Amino acid sequence: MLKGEIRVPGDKSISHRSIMLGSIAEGKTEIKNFLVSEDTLATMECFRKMGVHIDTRKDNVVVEGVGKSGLKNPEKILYCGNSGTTMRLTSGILVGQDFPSILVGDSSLNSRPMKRIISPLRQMNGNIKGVEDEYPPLEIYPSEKLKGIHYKMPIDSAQVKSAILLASIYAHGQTCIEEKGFSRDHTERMLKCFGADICKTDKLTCIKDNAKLKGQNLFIPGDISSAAFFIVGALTLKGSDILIRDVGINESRIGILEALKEMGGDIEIQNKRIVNYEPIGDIRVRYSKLKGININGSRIITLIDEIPVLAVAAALAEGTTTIRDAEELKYKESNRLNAMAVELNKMGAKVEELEDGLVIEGVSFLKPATLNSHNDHRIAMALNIAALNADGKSHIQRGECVKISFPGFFDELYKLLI
Ligand SMILES: O=C(O)C1=C[C@@H](OP(=O)(O)O)[C@@H](O)[C@H](O)C1
Ligand SMILES: C=C(OP(=O)(O)O)C(=O)O
Repeated sequence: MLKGEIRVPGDKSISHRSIMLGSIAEGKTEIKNFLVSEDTLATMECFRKMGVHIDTRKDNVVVEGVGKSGLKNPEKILYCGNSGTTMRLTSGILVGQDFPSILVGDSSLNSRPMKRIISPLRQMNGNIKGVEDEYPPLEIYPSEKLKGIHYKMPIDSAQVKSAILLASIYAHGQTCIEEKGFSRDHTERMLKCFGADICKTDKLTCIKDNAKLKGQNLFIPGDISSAAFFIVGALTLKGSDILIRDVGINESRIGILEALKEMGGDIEIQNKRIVNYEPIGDIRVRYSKLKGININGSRIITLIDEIPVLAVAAALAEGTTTIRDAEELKYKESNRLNAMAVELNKMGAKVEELEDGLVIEGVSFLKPATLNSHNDHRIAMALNIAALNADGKSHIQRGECVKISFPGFFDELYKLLI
């Protein structure tokens, strides 16, 4: 069972954005509880290569902002590692620069789709190319002045929305983005915090051109996507009772809590407050008997990264859980629909893979197995929670990839395990 109190490291999405906005703001940005992980360090290195001085002491980071025209030609290729957020969001900033740049990723990132940012950035006059107009490396060249656009998002994606918002800082004229769903809005909140004139009404976000950004003191809330592994662990392991302190509970991210509550999960949010326009709270979770539910439509984007661990909860729930409209999971660090179906079935679960989701029939127990993380951090952590629920020792191959988003995952898990 899991018992006790922990904190999870800072939110990955917000940590990336704090380096990006801190770099192009005027003056110093001091960041507390920054997520030190491979993905966020990739963002930090990219901005260091563009001449930004960034000082780190554990999870305290100080960024000496160079102002929006102060970035320098990196001369070398910008390496984004495994991080889609680094590549897509940084491209939004790079299309506004007067120097050329090339962004490349690891083998996983180099096979992820980029047309989704190339198209809108080109509409803004950005000079950006990819292999077959789709894959990295991305080449970005100086262009004539960027222009603001009104963009109707064809898919729900915070990375695409954020790339456009960051480019808008360099554009002439207002930019408006119309979304179908409610993708995470950390870029909007942080832009507001740094002084941009940005407003949101329901599904429409508009930002005035020529945003002037001023360095800030930031506290990064704990990452709800990291907390989700312990939440599902506590719900499924008999006798568990845990408290996770200082977690980000932004409305666009709490789909996982709502889904697990609907499944019968005993989850309580305490001590709610707002820091830097971001809501934070403590999450209390107790072991619960779960039942299957249907999840689809606009709910998917609010729990997009939590679907692997949600599949673990569903595999142990009573009845059937059907997840649809989640095709985007095929284009993450691995094909997450396929990875979870294949790996959970090795443990005796009953998971059917669909084109856009999973059908999971709950079983009363999972059996130990040799499992593969598919070199995907979310799959590795989800399978660890599944393995704790099995009677016997499982082996998870390539489990070290947790360092992409949560290097201390095993330490925190052992703190809670009794
Ligand atoms: O904007 C972000 O920080 C993120 C947005 C999501 O991706 P999409 O925009 O592709 O949905 C999410 O899966 C990713 O982990 C982080
Ligand atoms: C999809 C993820 O990140 P990214 O797109 O930044 O690689 C993730 O962390 O689950």
